[in-house]
Amino acid sequence: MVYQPASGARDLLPLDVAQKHWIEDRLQQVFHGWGYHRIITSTLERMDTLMAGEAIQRQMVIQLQNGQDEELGLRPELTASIARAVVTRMAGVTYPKRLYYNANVFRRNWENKHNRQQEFYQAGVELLGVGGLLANVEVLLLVRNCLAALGLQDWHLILGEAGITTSLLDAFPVKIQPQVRSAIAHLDHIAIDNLPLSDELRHRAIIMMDLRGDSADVLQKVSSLDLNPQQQEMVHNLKSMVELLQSVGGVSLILDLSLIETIDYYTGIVFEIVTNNNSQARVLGRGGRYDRLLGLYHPQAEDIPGIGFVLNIEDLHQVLLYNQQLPQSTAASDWLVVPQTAEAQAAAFAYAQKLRDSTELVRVEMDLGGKDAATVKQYASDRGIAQIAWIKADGSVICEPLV
Ligand SMILES: N[C@@H](Cc1c[nH]c[nH+]1)C(=O)O
Repeated sequence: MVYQPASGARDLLPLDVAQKHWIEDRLQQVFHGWGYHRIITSTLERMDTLMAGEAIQRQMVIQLQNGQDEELGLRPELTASIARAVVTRMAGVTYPKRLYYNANVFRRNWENKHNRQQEFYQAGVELLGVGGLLANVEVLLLVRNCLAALGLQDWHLILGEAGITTSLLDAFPVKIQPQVRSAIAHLDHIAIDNLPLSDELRHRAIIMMDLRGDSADVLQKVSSLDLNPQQQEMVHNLKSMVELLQSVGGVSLILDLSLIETIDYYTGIVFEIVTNNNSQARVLGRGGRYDRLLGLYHPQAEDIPGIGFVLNIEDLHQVLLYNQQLPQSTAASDWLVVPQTAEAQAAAFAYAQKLRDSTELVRVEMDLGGKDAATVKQYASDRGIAQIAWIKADGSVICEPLV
């Protein structure tokens, strides 16, 4: 028998956990500061919930057998579960609803890369029940605050608009739309050259790949395409949002109307939070607007708008490790309580408890016997313990500070 974690699974040891908490606590304070409340949904969901129509590919989900005929899976993300919970479990909610989460997700390693991670931690928010400019800007400013709370400066936002991108793709023949979409998403010029397209459509595809960069330039380029009134309105709304965001400041923006996310429930803005860590671009999180997702779960199929984002805790962890910001050790105990004889044991437990009952957190360890006084002291100083309380047989206490 080999006692190893399953392939792609990971154990977090106490120092990893302390560092993860450092990140999560800071994010949680920001979420609270903006009036968001935590929601916890089930790790296990029915497959049809997880797949959110066709938005999430089946191959992304780790599926489970449960004896009954229900198809179940481990959540690969939380937005779909939250959409389900809100419309089915929170009857009569008043909107806007501001929710956050901090949870593990699982993604199947379908490319079969050896030992590729399959369990991840995410912290994120969903702002439900409001569409429009202010909600979008709130969520993007919340991203900015989260990164500031973690002390991260070197990051930028790649901002797309799924509504505009999808609508521009509508000009292409339905049969080859998926290939055009994928070629644009991967900036694959060769694929575009090889698709059966008219010169005009080929030109359009090439312009679409080029809709990335400084926001004013991109907005100008997209406006030069032959847009219908609805597209013009979407471009106008995007421009207003970019302007508001820029006048508030603090978010460095790259507009990218070729940005297409793998998860396909987005209907409005989409974005990725990217950092240049060690000259390597790393996506720290992503999100966007999904105005037709809640309707999938709603008993009367009522559409309720939503927008949110997620931050990948592992990626934040890696970047912060590099910046030397995280705690470098687990917390040492404040006290070691040592019964000096068998008769002193009850008094030692009582004294340790008295120390712990303080209003502030006091970390108190019991010495569990079997060591002489010199070894006890060595142990305490090796672990950075501040004080030893020696308990005598008559219950009296001698305190010895070590530092
Ligand atoms: N759930 C998405 C991120 C997101 C949150 N809200 C909107 N989008 C993901 O895991 O990629």
